[in-house]
Amino acid sequence: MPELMLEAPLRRARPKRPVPVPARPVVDRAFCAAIARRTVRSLYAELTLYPKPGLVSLVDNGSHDDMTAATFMRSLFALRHYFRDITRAGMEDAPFTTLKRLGIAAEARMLAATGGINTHRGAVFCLGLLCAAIGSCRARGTPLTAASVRATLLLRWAEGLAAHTQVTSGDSHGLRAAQRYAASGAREEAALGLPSVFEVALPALRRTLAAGRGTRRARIDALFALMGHISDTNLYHRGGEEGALTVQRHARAFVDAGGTGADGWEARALACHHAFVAARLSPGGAADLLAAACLVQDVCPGD
Ligand SMILES: CC(C)(COP(=O)(O)OP(=O)(O)OC[C@H]1O[C@@H](n2cnc3c(N)ncnc32)[C@H](O[C@H]2O[C@H](COP(=O)(O)OP(=O)(O)OP(=O)(O)O)[C@@H](O)[C@H]2O)[C@@H]1O)[C@@H](O)C(=O)NCCC(=O)NCCS
Ligand SMILES: Nc1ncnc2[nH]cnc12
Repeated sequence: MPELMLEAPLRRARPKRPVPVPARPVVDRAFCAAIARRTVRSLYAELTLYPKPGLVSLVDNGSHDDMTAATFMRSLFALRHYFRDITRAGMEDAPFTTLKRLGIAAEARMLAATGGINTHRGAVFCLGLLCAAIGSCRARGTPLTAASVRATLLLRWAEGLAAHTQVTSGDSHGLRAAQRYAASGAREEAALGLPSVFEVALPALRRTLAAGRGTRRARIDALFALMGHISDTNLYHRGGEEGALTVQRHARAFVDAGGTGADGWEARALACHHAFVAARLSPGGAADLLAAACLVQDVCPGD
């Protein structure tokens, strides 16, 4: 795919007389489409990464018996317009209620495409928010850096995101994990401006890239850093507190041993995969946040 000039200035016809300031920011459709492509590409990068403990990849279905890589591909295809539309909503300075409405409609399309299987609910939420923040930066002429994307997310939608953490009605796995184990999950992660993406996964990704170990190992290191750090409600749902602690212990041991910089890393990652599959554990929240970090790295590679 040819690289898009993300920083290319907007082209405007030279006005013959003073033009009134537009009431709404100018929407750059090509930019929205490019961000949507990059978002889908980040999710595809997560899907194809291997070994990825307990998770679905092109090699096997990990801890899942109800979904395969093909289920994820159908989901990705169904979500491509959503990422374009939510980038555009961010450019148009839309309120949180609009982002939420787009997210709920996208979830419905995902479920229709997968026959009711939740492949990307966390991704619809987290990567959707990132797309909106990227769109908002672009509309305001703010340079696209990881820091500016995070700051925009917090400045623009903090109130709505905070209110979203107060929702207690409903019967999602995440809400049940929050009530039973005080697990924080996707809502709190977003309300804090995705700290696991910007402070954990992205630095891990960049450290491995800077050490010259390449993209695949960088993504593996970022995934293990996330698994060792986050409160993943999918793990609480499947394995209770013991399951969540097991994943953290394995992930931290991998990181402490030097991650992909240490000899034998691949065998250790594979052993971890087999242990999670045996226990039916699947760190789906970490997988979504890895894709989010890949998106930020792709859109803001230089800061
Ligand atoms: C805010 C919502 C995302 C709802 O969140 P809630 O916490 O109420 O619950 P869930 O329905 O459980 O969905 C949360 C998904 O978020 C992922 N996740 C988990 N922990 C974290 C974390 N710490 N940080 C970030 N993200 C996290 C996780 O997604 C992955 O796991 C999925 C599989 O989950 P699940 O269905 O529970 O499990 P299975 O093992 O498949 O179950 P069974 O086989 O037993 O049936 C996988 O798909 C990954 O995506 C959680 O699933 C949200 O729903 C919401 O408000 N949506 C509407 C608004 C919106 O999207 N707006 C967009 C912009 S504002
Ligand atoms: N590759 C994957 N396997 C299982 N659950 C996931 N959620 C997001 N990506 C996933």
